[in-house]
Amino acid sequence: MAAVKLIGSPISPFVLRTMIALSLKKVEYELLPEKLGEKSELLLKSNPVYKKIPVLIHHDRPICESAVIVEYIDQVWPESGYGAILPADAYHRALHRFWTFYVDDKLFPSLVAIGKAETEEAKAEAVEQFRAGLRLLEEAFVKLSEGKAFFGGDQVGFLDVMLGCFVVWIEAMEEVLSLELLEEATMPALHGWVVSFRAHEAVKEVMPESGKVVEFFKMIRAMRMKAAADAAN
Ligand SMILES: N[C@@H](CCC(=O)N[C@@H](CS)C(=O)NCC(=O)O)C(=O)O
Repeated sequence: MAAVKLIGSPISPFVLRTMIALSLKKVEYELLPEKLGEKSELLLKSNPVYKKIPVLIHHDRPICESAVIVEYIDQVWPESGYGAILPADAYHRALHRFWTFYVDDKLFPSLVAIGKAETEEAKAEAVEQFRAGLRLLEEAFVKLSEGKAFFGGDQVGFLDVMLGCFVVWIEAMEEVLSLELLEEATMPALHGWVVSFRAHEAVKEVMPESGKVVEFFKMIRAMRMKAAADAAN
């Protein structure tokens, strides 16, 4: 029996966060996949409050919420040869946590809004809101990275993991909807960050294939459109 288990699928950006952290720390684990639209008994028992993935199970004890799980992994496996994912300095830790809160509270919902927009006008508005949200992270990146490759400086840090999990989804939406969300002209630093993040060995190991995310995004869009059409009839 593996001491570490992870309930979830890498296609979920929140699950991907925890997989990147486990990969950075070289922790072996067993992935317990959840099927789309279904919730296993184990998930319901392990995360009875939110009933969401990811859930990390360590020595039969569940830990829920991706940000909490990444911090847990960082603290439980400090001697992995990688070093700390969270910054050593309390102020920088606070900034990484602040921007993580921002990503979950503002940026992610605005990304979802693009996919859900029903008219061209609503889509254009959602796209502009998302780009404005990213521009704030462009500024944050310039300050936090201090000219280095990552939010964490020389190495992938907490905020890199928390934002980086959305990169493949942003790219998939750009492809399917034929638009540029992370504009190179207005966000050159974030553009460079994406290249460094994607090239990192621990990230490459767990990042889902772009084609799979594109297909998944097309599928959920088709399901949403069918549900809307059925409701209108
Ligand atoms: N705040 C949670 C969000 C997790 C989340 O939304 N997970 C989605 C998959 S991407 C889920 O389980 N959705 C199923 C549902 O909402 O019932 C975290 O950071 O772990």
